[in-house]
Amino acid sequence: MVHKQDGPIVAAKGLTKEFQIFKSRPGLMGAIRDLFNREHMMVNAVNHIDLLIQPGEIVGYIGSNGAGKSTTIKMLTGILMPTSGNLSVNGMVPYENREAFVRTIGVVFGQRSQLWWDIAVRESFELLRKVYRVPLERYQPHMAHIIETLDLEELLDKPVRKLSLGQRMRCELAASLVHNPRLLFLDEPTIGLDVMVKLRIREFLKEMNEQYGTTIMLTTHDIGDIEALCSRVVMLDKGNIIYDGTLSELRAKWAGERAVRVSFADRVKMESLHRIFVEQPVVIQRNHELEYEFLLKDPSYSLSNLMTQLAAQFQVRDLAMIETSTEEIVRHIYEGGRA
Ligand SMILES: Nc1ncnc2c1ncn2[C@@H]1O[C@H](COP(=O)(O)OP(=O)(O)OP(=O)(O)O)[C@@H](O)[C@H]1O
Repeated sequence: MVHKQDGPIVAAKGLTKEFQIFKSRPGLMGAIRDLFNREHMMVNAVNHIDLLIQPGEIVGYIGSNGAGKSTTIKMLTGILMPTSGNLSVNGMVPYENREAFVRTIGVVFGQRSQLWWDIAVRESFELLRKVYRVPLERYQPHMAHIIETLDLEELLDKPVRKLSLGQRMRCELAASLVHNPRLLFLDEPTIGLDVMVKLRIREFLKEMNEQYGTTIMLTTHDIGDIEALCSRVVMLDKGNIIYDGTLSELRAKWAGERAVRVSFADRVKMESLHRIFVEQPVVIQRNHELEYEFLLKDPSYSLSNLMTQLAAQFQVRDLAMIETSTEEIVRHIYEGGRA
């Protein structure tokens, strides 16, 4: 069954979550004073974010530790109530109409399990079928397909506690799809898994998306997940969205800064290079006295400008453009808090 919905799957406007954090005063006296009157401060874990997700999108929700990703997902899944802002998910307010709402979403939180530890995987699926009130005639072909694609047949009669992490994650994914939800939230779905299981899970998610039109929002620290799956990346920093667009646009923006590695025939001092480039948009880094890296920060300053200036004073032996990996780009952005 292909999911159909007009209008956005997720519509958040000015979505905000504030937490009150209690401060501890130092020393014994401080602890005693805290008993009677604790000082507190407010933290904006998610700060007025606007987010529209359309049916069928696969969105990577990324950001460094503490950026506010889990808090957003908790609001979108109805676990947390926003402090302010408007929120509609699958046409409902997530924290209001819980029972009807959870039937339209699937959730996989890396650390938390929705399977019953001591019973066989098959029984867990069956229990979930009952919880979600999925008719048998719809459940059977749907689950058979999922079991085959995720290669779960051999695991079905084992209790969950006997499964390896990779096996359990595959079962968690299957469990989140028992009711074939139109929206799937995944929090770090491939963390700690070996390469083969990662690839299988990515393939599976793509297939669900293509076959049923399942909309997927995933948080991940694994850029491989984003490269393989996400048509769109939303990046969060200190509760604010700092980038919303495609991964290739992000790469292109960053590629505006080009880096080149230059080897010289003779020793070159950093001061001499600084003197040449004192007025140019070039950042210089020394690898050793025969090799330097130059980061060209302004597109109007070309590589041939750089070479002309260098060759006028030094004998250049070799030069190579430095490729920037997506991972490096994202790390830079995390560190700098900008995109
Ligand atoms: N229940 C809470 N009470 C107080 N502060 C909280 C609570 N939950 C989260 N925070 C704070 O809100 C901010 C955002 O946390 P959140 O867990 O959403 O980040 P995250 O992006 O999911 O991080 P990670 O990648 O580490 O999971 C952090 O500063 C965190 O300390």
